[in-house]
Amino acid sequence: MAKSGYTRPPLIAEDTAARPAPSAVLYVANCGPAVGLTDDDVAAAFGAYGEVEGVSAADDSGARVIVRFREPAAAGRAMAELHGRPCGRLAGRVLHIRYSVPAAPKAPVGVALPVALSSSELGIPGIHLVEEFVTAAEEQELLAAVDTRPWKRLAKRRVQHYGYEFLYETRNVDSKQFLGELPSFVSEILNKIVTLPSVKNCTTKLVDQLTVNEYPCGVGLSPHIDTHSAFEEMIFSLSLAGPCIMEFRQYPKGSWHAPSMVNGTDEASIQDPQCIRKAVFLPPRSMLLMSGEGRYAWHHYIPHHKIDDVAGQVIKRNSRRVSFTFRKVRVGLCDCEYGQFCDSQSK
Ligand SMILES: O=C(O)CCC(=O)C(=O)O
Ligand SMILES: [Fe+2]
Repeated sequence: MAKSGYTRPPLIAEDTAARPAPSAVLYVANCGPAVGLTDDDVAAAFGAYGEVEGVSAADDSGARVIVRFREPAAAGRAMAELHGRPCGRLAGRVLHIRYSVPAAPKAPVGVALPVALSSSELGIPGIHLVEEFVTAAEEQELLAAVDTRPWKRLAKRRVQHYGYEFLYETRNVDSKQFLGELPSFVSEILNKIVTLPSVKNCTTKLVDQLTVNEYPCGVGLSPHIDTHSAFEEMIFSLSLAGPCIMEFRQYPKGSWHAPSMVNGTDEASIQDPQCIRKAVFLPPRSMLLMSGEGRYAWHHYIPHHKIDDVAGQVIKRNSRRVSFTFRKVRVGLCDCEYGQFCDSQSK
C-alpha cells in the first residue's frame, strides 16, 4: 500500500533494461519507524546529499520508506554513498536502496473491515473487552515499572517475560524453568481479573506467566493462535499507552499452524475468501479476555498500521503501545473441543 504514490521496483537482475530509470525518488529498505528511525531522522540523513522534499512509508511494514529528492542527481549521490553500507547518521543501519517506480493506481477494494467498539458488537464467543480496567494513574505506574526493567529486543518490538520465558522459536514455554512469581507491580491487576464476570471459577492460580510487549508506532503482530499446549484457556491482555485494533480471523480449513505468508505479509490470508475477519478497537487501559472459541479457534492479529479507521474516525497510533499479556502455563495436554486448531490433538 503506497501512501506516497511510489512503490518498490520489481525484483529483477541488476543489469537488465527493466531496471527503474534514475529519478529523484528512492525506495529505501531496512529503514523506518519499525527499526527506530523517524521520518525526520531519515530526511536529515538523506538531506546531506541534496534537498529532500519528503519522506513517507513505502508500505505498512514500518521498515521501508520512500525518499523524494528535489533533484535526481541528489538521489544518485545518496544511492552511491548509502546503498549497502552502514549509515553513520542512521545508527549504523545498512540500507538497501533502489530507484522507486510510480505505484499502480489502487485496485478498488471492498468496504474496509468495520471495527467494533465493544466485544458484544464484535460477537465472537469468549472474547470480552473491559474498558478503563485500570486508571490513568495506575497506567503510568505500570509503564514506569516496566521501563525500569530490562527489555529484550526482538526484530520489531521489545518484550519482557515474567513467571516463565516465552520461546518464540517454538511458540511455547519451558515449563521446567520457573523464573519466579509475577512481580508485585501487577498484584492489583491479578486481584481484579479474578472478579471479572466472564472469568470462570478457579480454585488454583488464574495466571502465572506475563509477557510485556512494547510496539513502536506502526508495528503490529502476525496472525496467530497462542499455542494450546503452552497455555490454559484464559488469556488476558491489558493495553497501555496507545490504542490499536485487533483483528480476529477464522480459517475454516485452518490448523494450529500460522497461515501461510506471502512476501512476509499476511496478504495470502486476507485474500482467502473463506477467512472470516472481524476487528475490535483496543483503547489504552482496556483489558481483553480471550477464552473459549475466540481463544482456541480464531487467530488474533494486530495490523501493522500507523493509523486505524475506527467507525469512520481516523485514530492515530501512539508513539508506542505496551501490552501486558497474562496467561497460565498448561501442564499436560490440551483437550479443547477445537481439535483442528489444537497442537495437542493434531498428529
Ligand atoms: O499485544 C497484545 O495485546 C497481544 C499479544 C499477543 O497476542 C501475544 O503475545 O501472544
Ligand atoms: Fe497472542
